[in-house]
Amino acid sequence: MNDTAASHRFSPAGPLRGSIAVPGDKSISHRSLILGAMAVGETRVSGLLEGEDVLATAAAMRAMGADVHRDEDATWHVHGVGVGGLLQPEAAIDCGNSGTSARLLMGLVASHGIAVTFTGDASLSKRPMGRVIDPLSQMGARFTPSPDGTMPLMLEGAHPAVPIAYRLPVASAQVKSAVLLAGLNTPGVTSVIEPVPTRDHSERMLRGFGAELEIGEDNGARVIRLTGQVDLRPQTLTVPGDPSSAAFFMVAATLVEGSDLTIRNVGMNPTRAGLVDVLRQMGANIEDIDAREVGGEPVADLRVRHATLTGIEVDPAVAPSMIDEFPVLFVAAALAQGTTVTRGLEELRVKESDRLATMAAALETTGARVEEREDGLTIQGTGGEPLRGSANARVKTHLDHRIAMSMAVAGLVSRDGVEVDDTSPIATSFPNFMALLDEVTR
Ligand SMILES: O=C(O)C1=C[C@@H](OP(=O)(O)O)[C@@H](O)[C@H](O)C1
Ligand SMILES: C=C(OP(=O)(O)O)C(=O)O
Repeated sequence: MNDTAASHRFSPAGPLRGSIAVPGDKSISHRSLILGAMAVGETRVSGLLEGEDVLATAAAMRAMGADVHRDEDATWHVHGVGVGGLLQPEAAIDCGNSGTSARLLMGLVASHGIAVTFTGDASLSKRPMGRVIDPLSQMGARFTPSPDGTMPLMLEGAHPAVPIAYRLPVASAQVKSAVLLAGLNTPGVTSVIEPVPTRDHSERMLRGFGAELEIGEDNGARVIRLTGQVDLRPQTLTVPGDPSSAAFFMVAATLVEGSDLTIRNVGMNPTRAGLVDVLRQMGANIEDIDAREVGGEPVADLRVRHATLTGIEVDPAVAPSMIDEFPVLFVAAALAQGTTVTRGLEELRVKESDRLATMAAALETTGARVEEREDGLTIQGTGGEPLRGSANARVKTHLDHRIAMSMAVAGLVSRDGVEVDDTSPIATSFPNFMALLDEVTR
């Protein structure tokens, strides 16, 4: 561990009580800035997630010509350049830790006549970019990646780009969105065929901004067709709370005895809400209150009370709808009665860290019984007994915010606490996580 890393011991703590709101949805925040930058006129965004990942996207949009600023009321204002209007940035675009920034922005640049170098931190520089390089090269963009098809890479956009019909080889909303964003400035119809549905924020928001987008079905696959070179209209947006951030509090309140916590304004888009279903199947007590729609997305307040969980076999089909929630689900499984089996999770190996290997190692430091397989983990739960690891073991987070927050939750339900080597990545997606955790356990 380096000396600047912020290590922290998460100690066992009392019930979680009260009512909280989590920050804005990360996926929707990135897209608000990107689509705002593609519209001519002023887009206003309230509830934007002010985490490092989204701020990297904001800086990128500024570097390519949009005016992006925040006012004192935390409303963000984006004055866009219009479809086709991106300017040549003067320096490399640094995406930090954010896969979403990197892949979506590559899509956007791919159909503009500019050349952009994309860089990122040590974690992002290991993640596969071939998945966007393939379709965007078919559209005419030229890539010079690092030797393993990774970042840093240079991208020369194609102008005009060539429309394609692309069948997604991996269930990835980032790849789908990269192709659709490239399609915005491509003449004709760009299609994405999605055999396994993934989060649909790009489709919902593109429509909201006035893009010509049709969604159909072909042999059980979703087909999204976007007509390019149509002007986008600026919008006034409200970003709902991030279900992926609410997840840590849902699991913590479920596991800690005596908890009764309300999490307000949580995005409940069915392509994101898989964790709520899986926790309910395990016996969790999660009540939706006041289900409503905010900014074209379903939202609810969730009241979560302590419950005893039972291990289950998690249906691999739900994976895309809770892809970022598996690390914290593994913590829930470690406290459940009996065995939880997860499968079909190969994608977790190419996130900010290899989340199967990192979580297996992290949970083992807490004494949990975990078997790592190629496509998932099998976990024998304690039946509610606190985790009892070696008191001075330290969890390695490998620059992965979700590992740090999941193991913070594990600390609450451990005998001696859990020492996390580096909490600084939490700021990428949930800057006030530690403050909220203190507030609800006080
Ligand atoms: O499109 C998005 O906003 C995201 C898609 C998912 O990635 P993949 O597309 O790689 O599955 C998810 O893990 C990431 O946190 C955000
Ligand atoms: C995988 C994630 O994000 P990204 O791909 O944007 O780095 C995440 O937030 O869990």
